Amino acid sequence: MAKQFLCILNPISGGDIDRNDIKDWIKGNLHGIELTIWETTGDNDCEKIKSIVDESSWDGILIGGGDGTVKMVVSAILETSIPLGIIPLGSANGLATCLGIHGVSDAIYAVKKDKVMAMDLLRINGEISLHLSDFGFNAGLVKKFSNQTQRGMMSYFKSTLSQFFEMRPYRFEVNIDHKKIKIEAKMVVIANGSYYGTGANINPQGKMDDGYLEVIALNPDGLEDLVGLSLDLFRGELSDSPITKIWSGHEVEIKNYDGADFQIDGEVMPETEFVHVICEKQKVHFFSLIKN
Ligand SMILES: Nc1ncnc2c1ncn2[C@@H]1O[C@H](COP(=O)(O)OP(=O)(O)OP(=O)(O)O)[C@@H](O)[C@H]1O
Repeated sequence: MAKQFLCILNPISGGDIDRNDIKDWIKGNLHGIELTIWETTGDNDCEKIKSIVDESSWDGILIGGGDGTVKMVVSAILETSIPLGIIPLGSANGLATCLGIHGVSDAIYAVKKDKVMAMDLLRINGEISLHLSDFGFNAGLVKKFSNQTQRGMMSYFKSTLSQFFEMRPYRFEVNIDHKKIKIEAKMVVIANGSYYGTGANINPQGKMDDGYLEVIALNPDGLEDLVGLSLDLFRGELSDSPITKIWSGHEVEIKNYDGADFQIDGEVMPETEFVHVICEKQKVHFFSLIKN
C-alpha cells in the first residue's frame, strides 16, 4: 500500500519561486508515496494543521517553505513522531542547511533514503528554537534586513555593511549547567544546529541529537580577527581561541546587560534582557542527509 504523505506548502515564502513546477516534480519523483498538498493561508495555520494531522494517519509530512513555516509545523505536530521533510523554499533555509538539504532534489533524496534523525529541540523562554539563535551582531543584521522594503542580495549586502560599522561588544552573564561566566562579546550564539543559511559553520562540534546545546561567544577585534574568523566559519574550523569561546551543556541562562538585539531561528525578538534555555533531547523527527 502506498505511504500517505501530507505536503504543507507556503505559497509566498522565498519570493518568486514557481511552485507549480515544484509540485509536479515532487509528485513525479516520490514513487510509492501518495501526496496530499495543503497550502498555508497565513491565518491560524497551526490550528488548521493540527486538525488535518489528527484526521488521518500520516507516514510523513513534507514542508515547503522557510524556517518560519518549518517551526509552525513543528509546533503543530510536537506530540506525534511523524517524520518531517524540509523542501527549502524560504529566503534563508537555516534548518534545511543544518540537515544537509540544499535544494528540492536533496529533499526528495532524503525522503527516498528514509534516514530519519530524532532531533533535539531548544526551549528559549518557552519558545521553540530548532537551529540557531543569537544576541548581538547577527541578530542586529537580521533586524536590519527584515526592516528593509527590498529583498535580495543587494539589500542583504547593504544591511551587512552598515551592521559592520556599528559592531560593538556587549556584556553578558552566561550561566551554563550552573557555572557562571561574565563575558564581553560582539555576538553570543545559542546553538542546536551548526549552519546558518549562508553556509557559515558556527558550531562544527555540535550534534543535533545528543541532548546538548552549545553557547558560542565571538569577540573579534579589528580587520585581521574578522578575516580569520570568516575563514574559520566557512571552512568549518571554529574552535576555542582568544576571540572565540565555546561551551556545551543541557541548560543555560544568559543575562543581556546592554540590550543586544536577539533573534530565534531568523525571527527578531522583542527586547530580551534574560533567557532561560533548555535542551529537550530527540523531540522532533526529520529526514536528514547529515552523517552522525
Ligand atoms: N498564504 C499566505 N499568505 C500570506 N502569508 C503567508 C501565507 N502562508 C504563510 N504565510 C506567512 O509566511 C511566513 C513564514 O514564511 P517563512 O519564514 O517560511 O519564509 P521566509 O520568510 O521566506 O523564509 P526564511 O524564514 O527562511 O527567511 C509567516 O509569517 C506566515 O504567516
